[in-house]
Amino acid sequence: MSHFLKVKDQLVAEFEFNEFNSAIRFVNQIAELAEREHHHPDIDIRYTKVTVKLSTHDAGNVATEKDYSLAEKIETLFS
Ligand SMILES: C[C@H](O)[C@H](O)[C@H]1CNC2=NC(N)=NC(=O)C2=N1
Repeated sequence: MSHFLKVKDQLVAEFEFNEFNSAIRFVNQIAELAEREHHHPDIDIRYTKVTVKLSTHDAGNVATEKDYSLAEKIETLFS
């Protein structure tokens, strides 16, 4: 079960944590993944809530196969 939903042209997910440090660790893992994949999400951190938005800028900010693939991998980092 994925947290990601298609909102307009983007894949958007909210991840909730028990504490700020866990949210930051998760974001750092996403950052490493993004560098490996050469694909970079928009990330918003609000205390224990992390919002991840995926779209392909080079394709005009729409969700492409790269975004669906990254969404799956981000999901495995959370579980
Ligand atoms: C050259 C480089 O791979 C591209 O500019 C990448 C980098 N990361 C990227 N990330 C996202 N989300 N969309 C892109 O189009 C994109 N382009």
